[in-house]
Amino acid sequence: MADLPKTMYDKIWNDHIVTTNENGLGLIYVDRHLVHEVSSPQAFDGLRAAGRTVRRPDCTLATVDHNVPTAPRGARVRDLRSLVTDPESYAQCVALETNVKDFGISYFGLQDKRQGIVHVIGPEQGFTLPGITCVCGDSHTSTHGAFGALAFGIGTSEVEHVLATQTILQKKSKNMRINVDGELPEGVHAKDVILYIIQVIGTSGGNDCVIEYAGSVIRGFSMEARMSVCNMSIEAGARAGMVAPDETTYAYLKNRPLAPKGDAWERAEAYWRTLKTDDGAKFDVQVNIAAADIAPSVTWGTSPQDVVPITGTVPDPATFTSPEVRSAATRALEYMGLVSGTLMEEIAVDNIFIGSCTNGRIEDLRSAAAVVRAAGADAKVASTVTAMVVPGSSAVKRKAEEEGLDVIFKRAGFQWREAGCSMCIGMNEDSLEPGKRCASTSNRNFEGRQGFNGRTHLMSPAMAAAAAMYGKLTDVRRFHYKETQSRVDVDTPPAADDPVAEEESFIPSHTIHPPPVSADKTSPKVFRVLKGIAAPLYIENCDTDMIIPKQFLKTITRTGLARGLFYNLRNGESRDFILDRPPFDKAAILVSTGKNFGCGSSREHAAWSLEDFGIRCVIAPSFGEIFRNNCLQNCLLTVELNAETCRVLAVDAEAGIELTVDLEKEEIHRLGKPPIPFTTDPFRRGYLLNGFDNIATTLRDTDAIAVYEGRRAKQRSWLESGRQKITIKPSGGKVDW
Ligand SMILES: CC(C)[C@H](C(=O)O)[C@@H](O)C(=O)O
Ligand code: SF4
Repeated sequence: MADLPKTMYDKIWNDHIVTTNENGLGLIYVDRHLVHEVSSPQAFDGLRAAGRTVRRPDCTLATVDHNVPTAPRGARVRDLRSLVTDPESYAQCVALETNVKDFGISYFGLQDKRQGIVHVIGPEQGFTLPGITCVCGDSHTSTHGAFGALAFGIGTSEVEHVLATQTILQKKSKNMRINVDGELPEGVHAKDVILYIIQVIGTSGGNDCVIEYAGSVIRGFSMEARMSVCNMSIEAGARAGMVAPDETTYAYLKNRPLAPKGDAWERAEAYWRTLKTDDGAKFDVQVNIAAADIAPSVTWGTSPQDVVPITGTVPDPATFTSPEVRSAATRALEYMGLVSGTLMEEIAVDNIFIGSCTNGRIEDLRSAAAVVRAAGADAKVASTVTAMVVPGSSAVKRKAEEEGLDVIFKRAGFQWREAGCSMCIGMNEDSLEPGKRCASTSNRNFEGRQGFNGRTHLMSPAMAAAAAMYGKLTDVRRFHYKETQSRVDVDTPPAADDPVAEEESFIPSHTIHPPPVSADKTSPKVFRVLKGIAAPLYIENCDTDMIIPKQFLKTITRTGLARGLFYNLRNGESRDFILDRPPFDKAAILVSTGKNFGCGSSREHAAWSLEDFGIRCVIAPSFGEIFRNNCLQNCLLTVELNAETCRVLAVDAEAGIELTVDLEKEEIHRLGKPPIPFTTDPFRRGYLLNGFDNIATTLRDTDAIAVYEGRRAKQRSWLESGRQKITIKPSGGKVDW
């Protein structure tokens, strides 16, 4: 039978299948694995405990980004201790330095001129390529899909699985295409496009889908703009986002340090040109967006879908149809300290943050600088704001300084910082003070995201620069600015010397080996029948920052995280959070009436904190996909029921009625009431009922993995870097920022 037309996602998926298990899940080979300090300590520790090694160090690249301070570093840094003063951040950074040394992983550390946010350095160095599968213990791995790659975030247990086997077990997602066509109006940038898309389809609109972005607008975008769009696919609930590779992609990648060279490039490009979706290929979902409908936008609430044009006003919750959305909007306005009907341009801001893996690249800084320049050579940021520009990588910082962008920012009163995640997550010294309002180019505006009780408005770099000059949310069209389109020739990467040649780095002043994994991690747990108190939760889109905020992610173990569970809600003014009230302080089950439970980041800490509290089952209308996988990895059962049934169960729970969740019969029992049936996909059900070490199970397929690697080495040899890892030289060498 003639081959059916395929989507780009179908093609990359098919090219990476090692085996398919009895439940139809694919064991997918991982071409590129990016690692950072937050989601990896426990994974490496798990390898150590099991006496395992990293299967493909040459396909693995680590950097440090979440914990690093971004204050100007000026004089040389002798060692981590002199730079990272927070003890937990220091321990996490040292754990990574120890792990890359022990397991032979290439590493862009703080002394390396290529250090930066993991999703900025991968593309910048040519580590990210079209046609690859790319994973990282980070939800914004979707960024790399901009190159026509299948790139997605995973949890720490899956990081361990990939390190040990170079594969990951995946259920194939549906195909979704979003076409954006027409001419973008003045002042509209890639960030406005993705915010508009999220507003249209909602934060769960992409659930169970991989999105291909297409249409004339996407085709006309630079690689940086495509990365901004793909980056926030996770905020639309999608598994991944992709843009078909084209001349723009090839021009961006050519001569990047880790990109293939010479005839390897020729062969690679020939393959890449076959990836685009076939005419007639079937998409399960199609969305058509008219560019003319998009305006320079900002968010007003605490979800990335809460978007309005800058010319709009703060919405009235009463105008929303669904009761859940009405209550979420009311909660959001209260948190944000906003009044319905207020003009967005009347809202004063305290902080400006330009940076993050969404908008911290050279093109983003050029865009912001163009607005600042248009304000006039003597113009200064408003006296009421603190404004910071944080390059996404050290290479971006150097490129911006070569172009004099730092001079424009500093002259106007912006702080010019070093590379890191910075105030996007506030897991370092750059966090937003309680009650302060920030115009931010990052990707999440969840409650407490940038700092406890901080208030975040998402927007493009140009809009953030405009807000800086006026001291309030501002329509960037008030500035007549001309952006210099990012030209590939000026955006060349750092010196094209072999990036994995012996690189100055430094050995931590002392090596911290995380405490050995507690024994129970090695003996897999099972889930069969659970009887216990259920706690009701009435929160829409309960995100992972709400489940466990950033300060608890600094741990290098998996235990003791109940103290961080719903921390902000349990330490706010109200202090009567459901889990602090008997009998719910002994809850074993959580019943959420809100959909998309666990949306947001890939922090497995969310599952660890629930488990540490004693919760072994969460019932909700729907779940964030990475969160659902993280629960499975920790033997927590997630049960999806329709919203009405969840509401009924919440009322029962409110009355303190115990529930019995029987996975064997797939029924929920309540005293004196008919059982409620549920379904769990057969793989998850088997996994939970029998409990098995998924790495040990996969390692039974080692032969199949080796056969796949042999085929891959022949068919896509450009992916075989063939390099062993760098040898990290003792510290004390020349430091080149
Ligand atoms: C720390 C990491 C697990 C997390 C993520 O997965 O996204 C972080 O990058 C974030 O943005 O919240
Ligand atoms: S979203 Fe923020 S915290 Fe997460 S990787 Fe990107 S810059 Fe870092």
